[in-house]
Amino acid sequence: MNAANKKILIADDDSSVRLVLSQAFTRLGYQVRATGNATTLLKWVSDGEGDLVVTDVMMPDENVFDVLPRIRKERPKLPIIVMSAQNTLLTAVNAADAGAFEYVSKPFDLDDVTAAARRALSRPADAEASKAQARAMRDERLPLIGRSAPMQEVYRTIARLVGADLTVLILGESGTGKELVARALHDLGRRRDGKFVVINLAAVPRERVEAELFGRGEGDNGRLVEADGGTLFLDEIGDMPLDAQTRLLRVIDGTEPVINPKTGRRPNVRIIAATNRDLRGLIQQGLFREDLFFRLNVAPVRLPPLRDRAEDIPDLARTFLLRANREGLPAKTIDQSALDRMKSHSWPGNVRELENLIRRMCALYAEELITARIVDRELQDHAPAPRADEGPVTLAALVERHLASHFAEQPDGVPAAGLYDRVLQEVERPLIQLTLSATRGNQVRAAEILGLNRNTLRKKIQDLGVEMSRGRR
Ligand SMILES: Nc1ncnc2c1ncn2[C@@H]1O[C@H](COP(=O)(O)OP(=O)(O)OP(=O)(O)O)[C@@H](O)[C@H]1O
Repeated sequence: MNAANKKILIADDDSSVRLVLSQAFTRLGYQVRATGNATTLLKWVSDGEGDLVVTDVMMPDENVFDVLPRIRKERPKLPIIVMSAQNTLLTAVNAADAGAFEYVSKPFDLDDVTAAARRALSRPADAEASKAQARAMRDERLPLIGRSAPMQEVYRTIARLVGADLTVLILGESGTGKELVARALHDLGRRRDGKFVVINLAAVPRERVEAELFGRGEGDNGRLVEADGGTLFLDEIGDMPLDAQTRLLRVIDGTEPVINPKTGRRPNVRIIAATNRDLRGLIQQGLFREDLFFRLNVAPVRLPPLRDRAEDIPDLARTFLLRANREGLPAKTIDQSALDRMKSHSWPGNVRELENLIRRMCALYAEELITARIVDRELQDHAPAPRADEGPVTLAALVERHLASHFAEQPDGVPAAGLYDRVLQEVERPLIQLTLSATRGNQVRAAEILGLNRNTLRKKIQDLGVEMSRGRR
């Protein structure tokens, strides 16, 4: 190949990077032009200059991910190499989805960059091929699937939060990937070498939440201390009992000192919380502390329900088919009619429901090709009685899920004696509490609504230690 008539445009706000790259490319016989800002780069591109762009992500005037689509539009065949100091999957994803030719992490090996440039310049300018390559790269590396606009927004938010180490609140319906996002934030962030500790507050019996989080003493330090140096993921934070909320707030504020006995210091923990419940509604009912909400809601990430990103269904379905096959289920393909049928489903259990559907279809049907007929039959069969693992749709499903994990949590699979009363109390307490909140503490009215005798209600309030939310609204 004759390098001499090829020109490389370099954009990086770091002058030493510009210098190193310019020298390297010049030595290889290319012509070079370098700039420190995105505006100049865009101008050169629209003037028709250059055969390849090598650019940094962060520029003083613009983020390159906002610029790439414009370059693509004006010069769809111009290859682009994106370099980024944030060596993260998400940068790669963004680069891939913005149509970048290739991605190089910083600090880079000069040979890698020049090899990438050589490949980019020698390949026939075929946008489709480069897109397919970018897609393959992304699929291989990223835990989160979906290229729809709502998911792009999620990736941008995650990319902004990865370096920040802030408290994050992840909001989204059940099965939308909240735990996956929490893990990605941890794995890509500064604490990736620390622990990622999960506590699901819907699965821990209410009376055990505080002990679980803050320890029982005598060598049992609790999850907060366990997460020292890492991330504590508080899943289903909306289910946290009020006492534990108060304590968590005091710990976050530093008014309650917590010491990691191993270091003798306060544990340094990043909190990521998630919920599928409407926290503002819970605040209004007096079931969630507003001050805790503000402490957690520093950086919210909202995950879209699957029905709002139906265009991601084919990618997700294909990935789950491959995964099912890797797990030993028969290999299958899915036809367009089946995908169309799936796109029109409302997916109350979101991605988890889709994943389970695919697994069921792989396991139950002899046909190699999955068609709309099969999808239809499966969706209908499962519509009236949603499975417990497809999200909390009915109270029975929720209780079943909770109990199953309670049993599973026991070292020998057998809970302590007195289970029946404990479980009934757990149902009674929120039932009475919510009814009292709805009647603003009016016990006469609450007894009527519940269909209980007034004295019975009063006794239950005492026995269960129901917190009166009067005055809180
Ligand atoms: N964007 C996605 N790409 C790939 N898999 C996903 C995605 N979102 C969710 N999943 C898969 O769906 C399942 C549910 O995800 P996850 O447990 O993260 O959801 P969740 O929102 O935390 O659910 P819940 O509120 O019920 O705890 C997991 O198996 C996860 O791997």
